[in-house]
Amino acid sequence: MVVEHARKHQVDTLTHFAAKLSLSCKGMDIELDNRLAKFRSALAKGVDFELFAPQIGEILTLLKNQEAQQASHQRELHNSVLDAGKLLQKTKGLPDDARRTLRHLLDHELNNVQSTRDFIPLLNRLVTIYHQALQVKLTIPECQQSAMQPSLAKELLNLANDLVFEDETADQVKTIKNNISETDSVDDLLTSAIDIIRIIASNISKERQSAQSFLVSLNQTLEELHHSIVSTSKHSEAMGAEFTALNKRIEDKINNLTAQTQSATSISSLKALVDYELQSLSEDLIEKERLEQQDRDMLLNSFQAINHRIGSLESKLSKYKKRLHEQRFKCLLDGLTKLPNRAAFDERFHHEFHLFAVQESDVTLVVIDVDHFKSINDTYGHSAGDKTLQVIAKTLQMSIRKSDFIARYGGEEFVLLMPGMPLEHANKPLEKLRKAVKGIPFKFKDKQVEITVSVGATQFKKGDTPLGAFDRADDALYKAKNTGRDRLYINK
Ligand SMILES: Nc1nc2c(ncn2[C@@H]2O[C@H](COP(=O)(O)OP(=O)(O)OP(=O)(O)O)[C@@H](O)[C@H]2O)c(=O)[nH]1
Repeated sequence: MVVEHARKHQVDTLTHFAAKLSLSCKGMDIELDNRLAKFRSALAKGVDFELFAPQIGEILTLLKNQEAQQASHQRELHNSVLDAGKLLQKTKGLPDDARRTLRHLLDHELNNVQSTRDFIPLLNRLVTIYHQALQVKLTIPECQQSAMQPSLAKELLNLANDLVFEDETADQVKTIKNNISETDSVDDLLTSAIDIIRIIASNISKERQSAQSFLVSLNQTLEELHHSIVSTSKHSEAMGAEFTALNKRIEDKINNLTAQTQSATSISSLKALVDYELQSLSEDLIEKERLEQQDRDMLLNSFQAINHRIGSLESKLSKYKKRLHEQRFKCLLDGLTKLPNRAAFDERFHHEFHLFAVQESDVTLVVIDVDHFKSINDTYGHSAGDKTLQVIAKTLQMSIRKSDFIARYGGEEFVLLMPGMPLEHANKPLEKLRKAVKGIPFKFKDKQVEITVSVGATQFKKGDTPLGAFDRADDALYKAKNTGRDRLYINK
């Protein structure tokens, strides 16, 4: 009984073990899976060994085949890892470290692989190296792109800000500006640039058409004037001939009357003669009067027509002049903030510089830049960013003296010229200006937001070039930014 008991225990343990072992082959082959499942259920039921002995034979054959298949799979896997590695070795720009690891992996570690499982860490490293290679491949063109993107976007935005159009064109420019600030792809920037060029080109052509139409009407008026003068002078010539003939006729009649009167023999015949001749003379005089009136009317009409034409031409001309003036004015005005723009600043800057060269008076030059402006755009959107710039511009404008000149230099940067302001006195008004911006109660999405500016100042110095002076102010701004922002830095 004891032996029987021990044997049963061994059989049970082995049965359990066999069942568990059979599970480790699961998933290799469907046929094998089915057979092993039957085998396990027979074991569980305690079926007689004789009954499932043939099953074991078949399973063994299947397992043998499986072994051969596994070996061939492993060879295939080995070869494909080797091929993939070799291909990766050829990738240009692969980091040195990765290349070294890859060589070691292919030359040594791959040969030590004994089972499919051993491939897993190997494949893992291969994938990491592949990823590094891919990064390098992608970042070569893209790193140039991403490095270029912000400055390109800034340039384009500045350009778009300088475009001042009306109505639907203004809306188009607004959409383009939104696109520029919302994208981080160079392709999108290129599309926006092309859109801007298209808008400028179409406006140039519109402007040309309007100039052409003005020239056409000027030409027409001149032609009409010429025509009118020619026809008036022709008419006057014709009239002159008629007048001469009429005068001659009147003179002849008076001479005839004189002669006839002298040769008259009786009062009654004289009376009849005088009556007849006076009648005829009075008809001629009426005719003369009519001709003169006709002449006057003709001249009057002609002058009225010319006057009218010149009047309409004059009004067209003054409209055109106004538009040209506005265009020039607009060209010097920043569309968003309505402050003078960079072109206006350049003009004024050079003028002040010229005055300084002559008079050597004190001129303080200031550069003001909004702090972390990008994050305002990123957090609250481009429209909120635009509105912020408008409010800041207004505050800056209100914080300066009448004699100062402030302009939007581009993006979130403003420049201020303070003629007659020595640098040693500039501290107070500039601090006031900085605090005025800081004190603006901005509110975005119901959140109170404080926005600050960094300010760099310098003054014109003897021997300066305009660029030198500007660089000094820019350096001061750089220092204000690098020492914590929200501050004024004065560069003497
Ligand atoms: N909304 C709006 N954003 C603009 C305009 N012009 C330039 N910008 C944005 O202003 C941001 C300026 O960012 P950065 O030059 O990186 O400077 P910043 O974020 O202000 O940071 P610091 O100057 O270093 O404090 C960019 O995101 C531009 O896209 C504009 O007209 N409207």
